[in-house]
Amino acid sequence: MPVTPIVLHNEASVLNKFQELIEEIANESINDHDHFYVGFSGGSLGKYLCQILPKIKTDWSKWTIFFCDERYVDESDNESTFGFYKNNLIPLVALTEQQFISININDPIEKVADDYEKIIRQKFNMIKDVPSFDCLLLGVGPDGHTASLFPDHHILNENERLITWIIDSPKPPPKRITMTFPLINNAKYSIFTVPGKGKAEIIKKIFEDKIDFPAAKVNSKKVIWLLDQDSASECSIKFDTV
Ligand SMILES: O=C(O)[C@H](O)[C@@H](O)[C@H](O)[C@H](O)COP(=O)(O)O
Repeated sequence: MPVTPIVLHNEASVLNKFQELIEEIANESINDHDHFYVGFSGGSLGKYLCQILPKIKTDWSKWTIFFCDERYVDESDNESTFGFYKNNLIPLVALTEQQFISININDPIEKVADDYEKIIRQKFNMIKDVPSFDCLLLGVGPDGHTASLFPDHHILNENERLITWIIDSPKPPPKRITMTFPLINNAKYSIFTVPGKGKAEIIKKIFEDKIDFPAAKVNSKKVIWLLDQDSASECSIKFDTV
């Protein structure tokens, strides 16, 4: 079950806290091992990161950005998560395209997933053990999915592969690759950034009804949920607002 969420007043204060946490974790990682290996998700997280990353102070050259999940579409497609960050974030911060580990959709999706896992293992220099990402940035869908780990999907039980694929995503587009729980749950930090009324129902189901959605199964070494009063509004449990 997830930890106690941090509830802030509104989206602006959620994003301020998110900015603080990313700056702190990134610089802690860089000071400790001279790089910051982070996983980005798609969806509204992209909008949040474009707002806050230009404000943080860090050595961008030490960042490598992987995808917690990525849609199996060309980067020119509006649905491409890498395409979104390439067009909207790179112009705002000193990151290069090469610092993003993107996918090659000229290959079959199975090979894309295998190759992505190989690249992760190479970057971490870990052929056998499960790499530990410095930080994964996650969202939660209204159905309780995170990354491309959807409820009742067989890949939730994947315990060997670090990266797998689906061809029947309930959230379009249907074909995606995704990190699996063995990889997600070995990360040092996972941060869910979930402001807004639109997520109040799923937040209640996760934190009050304690329904074991995929997002609730994220059990990285430290899991942080950033909510605001709107997204926490359906919960009768009154969390301390900071
Ligand atoms: O590529 C994706 O679709 C995302 O990785 C996905 O897991 C997202 O994080 C959730 O669907 C929440 O998205 P919203 O915050 O936009 O609802």
